[in-house]
Amino acid sequence: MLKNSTAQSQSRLQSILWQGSTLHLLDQRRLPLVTEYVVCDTADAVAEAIQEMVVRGAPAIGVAAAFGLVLAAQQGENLEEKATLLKAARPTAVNLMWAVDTMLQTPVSDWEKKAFALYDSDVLVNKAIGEQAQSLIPENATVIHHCNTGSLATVDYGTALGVIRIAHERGKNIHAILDETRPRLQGARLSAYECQAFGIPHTVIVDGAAPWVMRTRQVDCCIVGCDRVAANGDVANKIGTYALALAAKAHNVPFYVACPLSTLDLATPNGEAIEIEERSTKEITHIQGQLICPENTPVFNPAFDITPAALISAIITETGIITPPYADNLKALKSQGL
Ligand SMILES: CSC[C@H]1O[C@H](OP(=O)(O)O)[C@H](O)[C@@H]1O
Repeated sequence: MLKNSTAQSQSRLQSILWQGSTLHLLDQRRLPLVTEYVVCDTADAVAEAIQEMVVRGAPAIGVAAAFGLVLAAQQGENLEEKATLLKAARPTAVNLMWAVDTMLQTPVSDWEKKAFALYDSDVLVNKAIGEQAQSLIPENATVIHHCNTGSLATVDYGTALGVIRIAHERGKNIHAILDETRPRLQGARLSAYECQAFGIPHTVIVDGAAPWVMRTRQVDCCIVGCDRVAANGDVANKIGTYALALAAKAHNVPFYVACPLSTLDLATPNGEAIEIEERSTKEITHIQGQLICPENTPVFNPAFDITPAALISAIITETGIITPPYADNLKALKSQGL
């Protein structure tokens, strides 16, 4: 189902490549040391690639799933069944469900065009998020970032890392402090890879160092991505985000969340109602296949956590900056049809 390919994209950071009857996904499990694409030729293969984190990042998995449905339609498969399979690949990022539902609301004959529309709009949305955020990023800013939210987590540009990239492109002399983000190390492996590619000054730290950095150095803000925003402003994001937000609060450092409107899930009342994905114990007990714990060590591996709205200074979307009280302001957004 999943075949490897060394197909080169126009940009070495292109996470998703549609080839008409196959979907090529940059294997993010192997970056930065190996650049290799996994070729998916069925919806099942795309679902497997999402679950295995070949492709990851809320917007990226949504777009990948959309093309997975195109494969299902091309092959005359049961579309409802494959939509359910794709949605179930990972439970926390609402963009996955949103993208699949958007496809299901589109005539099947237009599915390939719709998948491309989602692909293209993601880039425009991310650039708009980056623009909206610039008023919050000062010159010579030092910013702490968690996980990976850049071109690899989206179709291109990214959300929180896109804000940092645009600040850099604007000559703001921004410095990104990148949480390595155990256990999958998206920060150390992927965000560092992106910052090097774009020439963004950066420093990788272990997750536990972020509070000490805020205590001992000038940190202008923290900016993170997001997998789901509940109606009251609670945010699901990569595990470790809650701890970072607590430390930011303790040190009076602004804590920003960057996400597209498609990540706002007003049908979910609060963070407690968001399903938190739990992943395999091997992600913690092994590093690159090497056992690092005693055999049979008990492990708890939530892939996300919930940051309460009270710890969030602002939520930056492509249409503007949302500030507290989030419940009222998110409801107002919805009433505007956004
Ligand atoms: C731009 S959303 C990226 C979002 O997704 C990451 O999770 P994962 O690497 O498990 O897909 C993380 O929560 C990021 O903030």
